[in-house]
Amino acid sequence: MKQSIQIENLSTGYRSSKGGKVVAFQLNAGLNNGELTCLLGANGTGKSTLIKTISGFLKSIEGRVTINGSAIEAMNEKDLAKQVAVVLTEKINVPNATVYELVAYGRSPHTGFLGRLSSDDKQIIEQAIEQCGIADKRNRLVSSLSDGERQKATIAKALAQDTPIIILDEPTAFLDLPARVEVMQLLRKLAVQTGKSILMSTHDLDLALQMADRLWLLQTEAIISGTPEDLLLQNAFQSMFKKDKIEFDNKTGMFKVAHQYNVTVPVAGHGFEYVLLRRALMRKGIKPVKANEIEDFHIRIINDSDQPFEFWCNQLKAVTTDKVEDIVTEIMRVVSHQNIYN
Ligand SMILES: Nc1ncnc2c1ncn2[C@@H]1O[C@H](COP(=O)(O)OP(=O)(O)OP(=O)(O)O)[C@@H](O)[C@H]1O
Repeated sequence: MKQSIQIENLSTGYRSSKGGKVVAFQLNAGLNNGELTCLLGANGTGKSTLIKTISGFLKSIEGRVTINGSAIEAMNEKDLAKQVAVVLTEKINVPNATVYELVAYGRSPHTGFLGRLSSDDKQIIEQAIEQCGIADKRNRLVSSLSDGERQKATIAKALAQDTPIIILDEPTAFLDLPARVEVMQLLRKLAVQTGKSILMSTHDLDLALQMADRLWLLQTEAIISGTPEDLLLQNAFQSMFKKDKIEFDNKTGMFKVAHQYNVTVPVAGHGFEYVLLRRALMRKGIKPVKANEIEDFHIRIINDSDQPFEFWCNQLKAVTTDKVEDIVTEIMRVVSHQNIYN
C-alpha cells in the first residue's frame, strides 16, 4: 500500500540551552493512504511530542520525516500546510466565528494574500461541512456547539485544508462515549472515502482496537506498528500498560483492570450471566475458579432461567436469585464469616 508519511530513525524531544531532553528514539513507521491509524501509548511516552514532530511544529533531535519522499525540514510553512492538516488537543477558541467561517479558515494555505475565497474554495468548504454531518449547523456560532459538534467542525476545517494527511492529537479527549465513537467512525469513513492518511492519538484502547485500520504502539525506543489483530497475535499489548495495573485479556481482546485477589470461589457455569458475575466478583477481590457440582460450596449458573444464580452450600441450594448483587452479597457474607475459600 502507498505510504504518505515515513519516519526513519526518528528521535523526538525538546532542545534547550541546558542540553534538552530526548523523549523517544530510533522510531520507524509509515502511514498508509486510505487508512485510520491510531497512536497509542502510556501517559508521557511522547505521543504529543511525536505528533508535533511529524507535523513540523517541533524539530526532530535526529532522523527524518518524509512526505511522499520529501523531507519536511526542507518544506516551508505554506507547502507543509498543503500536505498536513493538524488538529491539536486544545479546544479551539474562536469568539464570534460561525462553523462556516471556521471551516473556511482551513482554506488559508490555498487562498491568496487577501484570503478571498474562489468558487472552488467555497465548494470544498461546503463539501467538508457536508462530509462531517454538520450542514445544519453551518451558520451556528462555534462557541454555541456541543463538544462533539465542535470537534466535527474542527475536523471539517482540517478536511477543507485539502491535504493528503490529517493528524489529530486526542480528538476524542473531551467527548462522551457515543460522541467518541461517532468521531472515530467519521475519521475512518473519511480515510476510506478520500484516500487520506489519518493519524490520531488516543487513550481509547478498546475503540482503537475495534476501529483503527492500523495501530502505532509508542514506546520509548520503538513504534510497534500493525493491524490490531496482528498485534494481538504477536502479544504486543501484554507488557504495554503493566505498570498502570491494566492487563490485556487475550480471551476477550480487551484491556481489563488487574485486580488483587484475596479469595477464590468455585463457580459452575458459563455464558453472559457468568461473565457478569465474574466481573462483579473480581471487583470485590474474589477470583472465580472452575467448580464441579459435587463441591460443598459453589455458585451454579443456570443460563436462560428466571433465577440464573444459585449458591450451593453442603449439597443444598441456599440462595436462588436473578440478581448478581444478591449472589455477591451472599458470597461476601460467607467469606467474612468463614475462611473456607482461602
Ligand atoms: N515543552 C516541553 N519541554 C520539555 N519537555 C516536555 C515538553 N512538553 C512535554 N515534555 C515532556 O515530554 C514527555 C512526553 O510528553 P508528551 O506530552 O509528548 O506525552 P504523551 O504521550 O502525549 O502524554 P499524555 O498521554 O499524558 O498526553 C513528558 O515527559 C513531558 O513532560
